[in-house]
Amino acid sequence: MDSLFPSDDHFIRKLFEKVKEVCPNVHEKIRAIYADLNQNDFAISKEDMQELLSCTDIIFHCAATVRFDDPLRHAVQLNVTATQQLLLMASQMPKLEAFIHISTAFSNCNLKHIDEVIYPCPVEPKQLIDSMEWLDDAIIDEITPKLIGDRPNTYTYTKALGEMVVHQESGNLNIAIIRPSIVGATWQEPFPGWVDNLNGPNGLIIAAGKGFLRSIRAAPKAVADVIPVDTVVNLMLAVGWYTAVHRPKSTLIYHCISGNLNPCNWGKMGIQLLATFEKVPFERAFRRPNADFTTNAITNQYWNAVSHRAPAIIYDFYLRLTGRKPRMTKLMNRLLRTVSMLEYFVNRSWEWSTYNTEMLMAELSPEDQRVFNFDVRQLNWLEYIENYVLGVKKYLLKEDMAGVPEAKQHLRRLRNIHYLFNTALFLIAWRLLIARSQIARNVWFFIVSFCYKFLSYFRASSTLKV
Ligand SMILES: CCCCCCCCCCCCCCCC(=O)SCCNC(=O)CCNC(=O)[C@H](O)C(C)(C)COP(=O)(O)OP(=O)(O)OC[C@H]1O[C@@H](n2cnc3c(N)ncnc32)[C@H](O)[C@@H]1OP(=O)(O)O
Ligand SMILES: NC(=O)C1=CN([C@@H]2O[C@H](COP(=O)(O)OP(=O)(O)OC[C@H]3O[C@@H](n4cnc5c(N)ncnc54)[C@H](OP(=O)(O)O)[C@@H]3O)[C@@H](O)[C@H]2O)C=CC1
Repeated sequence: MDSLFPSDDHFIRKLFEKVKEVCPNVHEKIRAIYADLNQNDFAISKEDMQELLSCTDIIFHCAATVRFDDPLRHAVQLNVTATQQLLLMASQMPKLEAFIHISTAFSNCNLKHIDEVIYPCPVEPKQLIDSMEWLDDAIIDEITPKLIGDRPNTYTYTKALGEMVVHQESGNLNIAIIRPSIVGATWQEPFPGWVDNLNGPNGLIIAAGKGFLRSIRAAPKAVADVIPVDTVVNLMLAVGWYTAVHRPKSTLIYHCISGNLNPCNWGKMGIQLLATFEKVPFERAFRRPNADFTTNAITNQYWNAVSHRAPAIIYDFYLRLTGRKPRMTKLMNRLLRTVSMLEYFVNRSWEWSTYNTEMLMAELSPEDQRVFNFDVRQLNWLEYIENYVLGVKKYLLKEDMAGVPEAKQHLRRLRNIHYLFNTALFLIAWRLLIARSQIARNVWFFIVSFCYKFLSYFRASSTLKV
């Protein structure tokens, strides 16, 4: 129980301050129990299971693997088989009022327009679950690309199968599915900018702010469908209420997205990120932050070589020279691998319909609309992105605002090194060119004599005036 509100972490304490203010005995209302989705009956103890079965009145099923590169067997186990088992458990809960399943807006990312419906899967989830029992890992790895088809990874594929399982095995349960898009830092609750993992944009914001990631293959005009995590939580609570109280006849699906109500694109996001990095830089940046977007694969390869790999190699060379262990090339390769996995999502736009989400908003009283606010039309992106960066700095990097002047000074030093390096590089290249090419020599002679004549004329005319 205490582990839910640990007192040793200052930031976690701050996160729960508001709820403790409103409800001082909140810790008495929450009990954490151990569960592992990889195990039979989730390895829940007998006593806990009994209590769960007899007392549960609402389930929010969020647990999942969100890794894009998970082997299919593991992703199926966590996102499909475990969902099936949880539904079975839920069917034995006499008091259960609602089962809220958290999926992702990208479960059907192979489509451009996505409605609030469950789309058929190319494979029957039950057949896939069965085949995982007897297929060995090597064969599963081999058939994975064929199975996932035009989806980019095992995550989106297994989340789609998870939805199908929910649809097929809902029985008499009162079910709803929520599909959030890219979950970002908090917008308002309990305070702006809270963030606690490296998923989605978070890791890339660190990489960009620290100057490791300076360009990305992304369409600047593509919609950056980021949705604040508190909006998702508010919608979950409202859906829980509506599903339990109104008991809709069919399973309702709610898209929790920002794009069709208040769109922001990656270009605008990049500009605002850079503006905030300028104001509140991250400490000890590797290079000055930059955010170039290109949609061209060859240009991207070029920038990866020039802007990412070359500086890493040079830095490693410097580390070697100073007797330290080189590490930047390895780090850069991992970062570029991560970026390549996220690229699919920053080069496309999707349209999600939001009839059910809008219907639910209209069903809430004005007071509930305020308390459980999930209306992203009120979101000011510039303010949100600024708070997001501040949150990443504070809660993920654990950097203090007192370090900002030093961080700015460091960026100025990096800028001077950058200018010095580029000038030296230009002079060396030019010197080599002059040594090898008559045309270059003629151009050089022309420039030098032109400058000389210009200076002589300038000096002569200023002497005349005196
Ligand atoms: C110019 C800039 C503009 C900004 C522009 C933003 C665009 C942003 C688009 C997002 C679009 C998502 C859209 C999906 C929306 C869903 O539906 S939700 C699901 C979200 N899921 C995720 O985001 C999970 C993605 N992550 C992964 O799958 C795995 O972490 C990876 C990427 C395969 C890396 O795996 P790995 O190499 O085995 O290791 P892992 O332990 O996970 O992490 C390795 C290193 O990468 C770092 N790392 C992990 N994740 C990230 C990350 N996202 N970024 C950077 N570093 C990361 C770790 O810190 C670690 O560093 P080291 O400690 O080694 O130094
Ligand atoms: N992040 C995003 O952008 C989006 C996320 N989603 C969905 O939201 C949900 C939460 O994702 P998010 O918070 O981002 O990801 P996290 O990885 O932070 O959360 C996943 C949760 O699943 C639990 N979990 C993972 N493996 C097991 C296991 N074997 N047994 C028991 N519990 C397990 C984790 O528990 P523990 O903390 O103990 O490891 C954690 O609470 C997921 O269903 C995801 O698909 C949907 C759209 C976008």
